[in-house]
Amino acid sequence: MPKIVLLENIHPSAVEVFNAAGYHDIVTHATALPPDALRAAVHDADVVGIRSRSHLDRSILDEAPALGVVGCFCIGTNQVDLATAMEHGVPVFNAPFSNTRSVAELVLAEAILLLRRIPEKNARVHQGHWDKSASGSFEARGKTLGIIGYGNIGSQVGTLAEAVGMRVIFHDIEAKLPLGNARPYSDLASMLAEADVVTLHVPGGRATENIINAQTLAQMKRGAILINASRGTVVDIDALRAALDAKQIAGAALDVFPTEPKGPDEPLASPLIGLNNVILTPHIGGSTVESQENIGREVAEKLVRFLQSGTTKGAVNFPELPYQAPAGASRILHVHRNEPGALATLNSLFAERNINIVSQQLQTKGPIGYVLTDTGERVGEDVVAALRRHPITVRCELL
Ligand SMILES: NC(=O)c1ccc[n+]([C@@H]2O[C@H](COP(=O)([O-])OP(=O)(O)OC[C@H]3O[C@@H](n4cnc5c(N)ncnc54)[C@H](O)[C@@H]3O)[C@@H](O)[C@H]2O)c1
Ligand SMILES: O=C(O)[C@H](O)COP(=O)(O)O
Repeated sequence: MPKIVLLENIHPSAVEVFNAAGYHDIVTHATALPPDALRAAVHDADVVGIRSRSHLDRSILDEAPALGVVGCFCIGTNQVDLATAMEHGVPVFNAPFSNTRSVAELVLAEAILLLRRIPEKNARVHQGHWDKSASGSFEARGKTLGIIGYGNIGSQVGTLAEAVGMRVIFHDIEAKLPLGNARPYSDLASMLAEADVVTLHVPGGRATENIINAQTLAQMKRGAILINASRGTVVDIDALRAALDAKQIAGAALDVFPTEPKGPDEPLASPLIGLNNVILTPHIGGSTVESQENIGREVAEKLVRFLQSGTTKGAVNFPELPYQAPAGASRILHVHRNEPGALATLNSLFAERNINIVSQQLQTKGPIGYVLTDTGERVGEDVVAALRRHPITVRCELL
């Protein structure tokens, strides 16, 4: 029975899915763990479930010999060293769209609140003022929303924004089907120059670091609004503070930060603290009851499917093999180095032991190949042990 370790308060729907599939050796943690405690928690786990705050880097993955699969119970997977996980034969799954709608609704709400200067007005009323001025307050209708990253969330934000009468333009590094009346801009600067509200929906990582910086902030319309609910690394916060001080940017909403507090009692350190035209939220774009319950179920189902059948459909770092019902007496999962002759080597190992193959699927990706083999006869652990010893083998499991 695999040992399953779930961190970061993953919704109980995940445990329900595991239990229903017969898996009961489950350890849950209500929070993310500091690096040493995380290392210890992951060390003897077969399955690990995390959200965005647990960093599974090389040093942790290298010390987790039993680890067979990782589930990110969120969209982002940049917190996992995906290349190292692949080298170790560990597929990583996520929930690519279970919290998409939650983020999109929050972003549209923030766009409207900032266009109306609600954060400032709210603060003023709390401070004893009753300022009914309409100055600087605008309807969303007829304003232009500029979306950077028109993937699942970006396109959903665009659809919602059109429903309240906004004009939608977007910039993406890939060609995307525009939904509704949205218009693509291949040139980011041209898009920034036209948008009243700019919202970011790109992945994290080096390629998107500081997309919003002093130069791109200067390319935005004077008095525009900036929203970031993607990853903290995509906005240069010092440059944003300077643009807010200079009134180049009229307001901002940030849900993610370059460095986020490690726990609920640690305050956010940011030059944006205290500005009443800036909405700061604690990375809760995807935190709704609906999305967390859906994510718990969706990712746990993917992990159970992998444990029971070896299918890697939807894995973000691994050769993808679709589900196929077992066709023989045993199923062997074999991850090997992607070298010429690897499949022939594997099959000759079966032939030497007089094991008949009734079905086989192979897929490769970068440095590894992944084969699911269904055999006519029941295969013993001795065969798996022999396969594990072979130099082409990265990982081998018997189902
Ligand atoms: N705040 C939250 O709680 C929360 C919740 C969910 C997702 N997210 C984050 O939102 C982001 C987007 O999620 P998604 O599901 O829409 O992802 P997605 O993969 O569907 O879309 C990302 C889009 O960004 C585009 N892109 C990549 N690099 C780009 C660049 N340099 N310039 C322009 N476009 C670029 C891609 O082509 C793709 O279309 C991710 O970083 C995810 O981690 C945050
Ligand atoms: O990648 C995501 O889905 C978001 O960043 C949400 O992450 P969380 O589940 O850790 O809040």
